[in-house]
Amino acid sequence: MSALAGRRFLKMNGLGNRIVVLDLRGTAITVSAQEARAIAAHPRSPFDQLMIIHDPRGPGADAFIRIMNNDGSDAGACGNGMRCVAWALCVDPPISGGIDRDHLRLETQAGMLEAWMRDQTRFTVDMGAPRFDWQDIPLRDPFPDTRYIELQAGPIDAPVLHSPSAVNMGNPHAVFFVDDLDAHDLARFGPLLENHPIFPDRANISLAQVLSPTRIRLKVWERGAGLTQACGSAACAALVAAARRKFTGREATVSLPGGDLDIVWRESDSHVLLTGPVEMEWEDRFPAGIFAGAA
Ligand SMILES: N[C@@H](CCC[C@H](N)C(=O)O)C(=O)O
Repeated sequence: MSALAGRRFLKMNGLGNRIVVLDLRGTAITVSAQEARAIAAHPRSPFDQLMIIHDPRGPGADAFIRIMNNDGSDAGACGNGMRCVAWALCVDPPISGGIDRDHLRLETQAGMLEAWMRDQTRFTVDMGAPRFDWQDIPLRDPFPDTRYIELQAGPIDAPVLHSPSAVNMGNPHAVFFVDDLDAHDLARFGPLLENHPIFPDRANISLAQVLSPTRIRLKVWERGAGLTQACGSAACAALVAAARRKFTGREATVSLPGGDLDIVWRESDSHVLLTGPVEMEWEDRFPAGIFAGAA
């Protein structure tokens, strides 16, 4: 039987980005890709990302957070999920242990992130500094200026959809700037671009429409999860890419189908700060039956 059977989890969302939070501190349990897919497929625990709280690995951290997509793959960053984890560690009594705090240091596969509670429904996450070198995104080919990359993808390589910016925000992103977000079928070409050979680690694919120097509309095809209502790291990548192309300044509201995120690309240390809501939906325990056949 899976060690996850009977374990408590929280079903939450960050702007409609479906998040399951699982606390595995004090255990040696490792969630397999098959178990993650089984959890995601069950109607009691549907998620875009599974955020797993583990014991910290280094000094000064409150916890190590493993991020899994619903296809079972791991990710280095998840802005919406980190706000949900921060809520759980600050507000949910079984997870917070009744400790009163409003600031956290959270390790991830991509490095240490900090998170702050604004009020009990709104959190800020310091997503760290974006990276732009083609090797860091990573890209297959050497592009000297990743504000503009070229990729060929057959019929989708239309004149209106070309030269995306590439950004690593702890995870790989390609941002296409378009005049009309609704004129493009992201569900059709998202999977092709996510798996394009130019992205050796695959990529999150965004369409961005700049409405003003302080407002961007965004739709995201997420690596490992498909079309979602919102993607926090993509909102950060879009603001950074827009600012690099001089479409916006270093602060903007990014409007996604699930709602708005406030993004600031701080001048002093180049860190990107993301602020937005969290919503607790329900708590439950994993039924043993869902793991039948999953190792
Ligand atoms: N929804 C997330 C991003 C989750 C990870 C992403 N799909 C990846 O594989 O890089 C967010 O809010 O940032």
